Amino acid sequence: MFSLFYGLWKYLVSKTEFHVLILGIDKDGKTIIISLLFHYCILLCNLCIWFVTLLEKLKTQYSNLEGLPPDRIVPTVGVNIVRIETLNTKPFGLRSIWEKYYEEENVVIFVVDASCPSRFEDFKFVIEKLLMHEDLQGALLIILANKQDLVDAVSIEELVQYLDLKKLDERAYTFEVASGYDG
Ligand SMILES: Nc1nc2c(ncn2[C@@H]2O[C@H](COP(=O)(O)OP(=O)(O)OP(=O)(O)O)[C@@H](O)[C@H]2O)c(=O)[nH]1
Ligand SMILES: [Mg+2]
Repeated sequence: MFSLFYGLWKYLVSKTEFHVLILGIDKDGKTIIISLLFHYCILLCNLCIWFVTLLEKLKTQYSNLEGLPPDRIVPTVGVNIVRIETLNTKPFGLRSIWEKYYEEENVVIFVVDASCPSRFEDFKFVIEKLLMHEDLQGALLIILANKQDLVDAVSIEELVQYLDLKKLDERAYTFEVASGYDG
């Protein structure tokens, strides 16, 4: 009987944390993608959370009361909590601080500005280094070819050719297209 209640209690208080790290070189559209993901996560998480979030937003927008920030809206039981952390790493040299965040990641989303082939070499250099990192061996990798709304944006097939990432063969990965502008 004790183990039954203990199991139930554990189920009720358990949290599922899912770590997603979003990386890229500068001006790829990471911040816009994060805000989109945040929007969708909140919507998908749970209708109740969505409703509370909306109320908090309305509270902030239409009254003098400050609404709870979305990461402070805690569900009672059985839902995942979305916590978005952003890290601004402008100069090239600061990319080494990414490593601090590698350990816990389940998914790494690497955002690339698909409209700017002149920067693909830079991107390739960074992603190859990333792929070799031992802490990321188990993580699912998503390469997000962003800015598809621009006429210069290359397709996934072209990006794959440009990058020629041999190391990807042994990895769980997917290429996806995106546009931070049209969502
Ligand atoms: N056309 C277009 N522009 C985009 C898209 N995503 C981002 N941008 C623009 O690209 C610029 C950089 O976007 P951010 O989201 O700030 O990029 P970032 O990767 O966070 O940039 P840093 O923080 O400087 O590394 C901004 O001017 C955005 O408006 C997109 O999908 N399409
Ligand atoms: Mg940014």
